[in-house]
Amino acid sequence: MDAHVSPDPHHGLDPHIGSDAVLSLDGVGVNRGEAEIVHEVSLEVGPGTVTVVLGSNGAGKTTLMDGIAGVAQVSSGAIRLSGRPIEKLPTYRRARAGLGYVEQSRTVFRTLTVEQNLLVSRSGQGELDRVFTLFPELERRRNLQAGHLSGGEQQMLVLGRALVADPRVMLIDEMSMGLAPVVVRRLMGAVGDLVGLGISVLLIEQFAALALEIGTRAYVLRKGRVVYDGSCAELRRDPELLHESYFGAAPV
Ligand SMILES: Nc1ncnc2c1ncn2[C@@H]1O[C@H](COP(=O)(O)OP(=O)(O)OP(=O)(O)O)[C@@H](O)[C@H]1O
Repeated sequence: MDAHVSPDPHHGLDPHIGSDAVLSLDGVGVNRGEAEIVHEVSLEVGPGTVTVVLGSNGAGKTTLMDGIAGVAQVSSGAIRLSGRPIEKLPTYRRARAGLGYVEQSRTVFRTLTVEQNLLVSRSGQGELDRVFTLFPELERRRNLQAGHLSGGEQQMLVLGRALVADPRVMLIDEMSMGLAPVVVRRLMGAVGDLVGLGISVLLIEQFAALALEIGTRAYVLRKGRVVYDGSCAELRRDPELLHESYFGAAPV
C-alpha cells in the first residue's frame, strides 16, 4: 500500500457510516474460472448513500460486482445485505433479497415499448410511477419502441427496469459507456436521486469526477485489491491522490 493511500477504513468519514451498512463485504475474493481476480475486499455501503468504486481498466471492478450479485464465484469472505449473509445464495435469491444489478452492457428490449420494458420486471404499479418521476423523458416516450430511444434514454430505461424490482441496494456498473458527458451528468443526477427513494448505491464509473460529486465514500481497486478507502470529498480535493491510487505513482 502506498504511503499516501489511506489504510484507515474510516479516514475522513462521518463516523456513523459503517455499523449500519446496508451492504457489507468482509475479506471477499472473487474468481473468474480457476483464477482469483478480486482479493480480500472489505467494503461497506451505508444507508442512503452512493458509494463509488474506482480503478483503471482490468482492476477487477466488474468482477467484484459480479461476485456481489452472484454472477461470478465468491471464493472467500462474507457478503451481507442488511446484516444477512448472501454469499452462498444463487443470483435470483440475492435479487429477491433486495439487490439490483445494472450490468455494464446496457440492454433494453428494443421492440417493446418503454412501458412494456418496465412492466416486464414490475413488482407494483407504484414503481412505474417512481420511474417516470425520476425520468420524465421516459414518461413522454412511454409508448415508443425502446430501440428508438437515444443511448442516454436507453440507459435511463435500464436503470428504470432495475428500479421497478424495488431494490434496497443497486449495483451500477459503468452506465456512461459511449455517452456524451452532458448525458452522463444527467444520469449521475438520477443516481443521486435514488438515495432519496431509500435506495443505496454501489457505483462503478469511469467519469471519476462526476461520480465523486454524488458519492460519499470511495474505494479504489488496483490489481483486485482495495488500495484506497476513504471519502469522495478527499479524492475530489486531491487529484494527485486519486492518480496515485489508480496507478501506484504520483503523476509526472
Ligand atoms: N471471464 C473471464 N475469464 C478470465 N479472466 C477474466 C474474465 N473477465 C475478466 N477477466 C480478467 O479479470 C481482470 C479484471 O477484469 P474486470 O472486468 O473485472 O476489470 P474492470 O476493473 O471492471 O475493468 P474495465 O474497466 O475494463 O471493465 C482482468 O485482468 C480481466 O482480463
